[in-house]
Amino acid sequence: MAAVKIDGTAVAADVRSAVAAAVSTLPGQPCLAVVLVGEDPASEVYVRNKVKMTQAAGMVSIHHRLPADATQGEVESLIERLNADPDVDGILLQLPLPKGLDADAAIEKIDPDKDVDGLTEVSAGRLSLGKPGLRPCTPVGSVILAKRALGEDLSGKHVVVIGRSILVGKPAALLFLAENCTVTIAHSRTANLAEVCRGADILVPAVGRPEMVRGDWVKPGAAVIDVGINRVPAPEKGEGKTKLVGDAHYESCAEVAGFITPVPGGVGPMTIACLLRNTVLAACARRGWAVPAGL
Ligand SMILES: Nc1nc(=O)c2c([nH]1)NC[C@@H]1CN(c3ccc(C(=O)N[C@@H](CCC(=O)O)C(=O)O)cc3)C=[N+]21
Repeated sequence: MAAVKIDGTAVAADVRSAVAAAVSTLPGQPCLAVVLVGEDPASEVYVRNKVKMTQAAGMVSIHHRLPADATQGEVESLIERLNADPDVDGILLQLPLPKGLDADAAIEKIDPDKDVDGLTEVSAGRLSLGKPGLRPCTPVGSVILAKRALGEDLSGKHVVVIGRSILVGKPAALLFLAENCTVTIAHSRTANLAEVCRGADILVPAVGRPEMVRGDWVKPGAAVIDVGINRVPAPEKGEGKTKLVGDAHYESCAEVAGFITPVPGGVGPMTIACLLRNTVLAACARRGWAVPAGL
């Protein structure tokens, strides 16, 4: 029995059209400010995509660039300017920052009500306390994909998140907990990792180790939501070529799982879709607009 593939590209497109439909009913246009420091080519592509998709959803996108040799003070004063700008609803500081800059300190300058990445201490505290706030995009995308696989009600499901990173593992665990799941956070020191994983109804590898999770770690019928995006050599495609793989070994996991997300085309595309959704949620909360149905 082969697993059903959960098509993250298609689900992300659904989320973006829901965002666009929601935006069209609002009394004004939400605005996302993207800050890119330096000239990392991967970041350039990523930021260009974000700007394009923000505009396609009917929102305003403003793009600020600072040179790679910008100082910490310059980055932080730009963020403060965007905090003070009443027209800006969301601020995204593209990571990583060039060497020498303190990303954590810069993130802390972002007004938590404009923190569409959900990365500030206040956002993390709100999530942890179960208070309203902006949630990190990749974990939200993972929950949405799990619901596409298993249905809206995830209560009582055993979720095993592999990885305890600030960006993904920890917030993903808290979001599944908020869905009334039973959550285990496994990590590099977990004893009997394969056995722990075999207990999962929803397995969420988020460690950045290419193809670490094998089919015999998966409970038959489980949903594998693969958060890892790893670029690895692909000599079969030619010398020097690379390809993207997840943290799960797709073929062997797909033989056992009930549902599985591919890489690429799984959780990755959901991240940007959820960023757009967060921009709308931030705009509604800041401006006192009702959140449109369907978000
Ligand atoms: N402040 C901030 N927030 C972020 O969310 C953030 C960031 N900085 N810096 C960079 C990372 C990376 N990231 C990705 C999002 C989508 C894909 C994605 O859609 N990937 C495609 C594959 C793309 C390809 O082919 O290279 C996929 O998985 O199908 C990948 C990576 C968000 N990041």
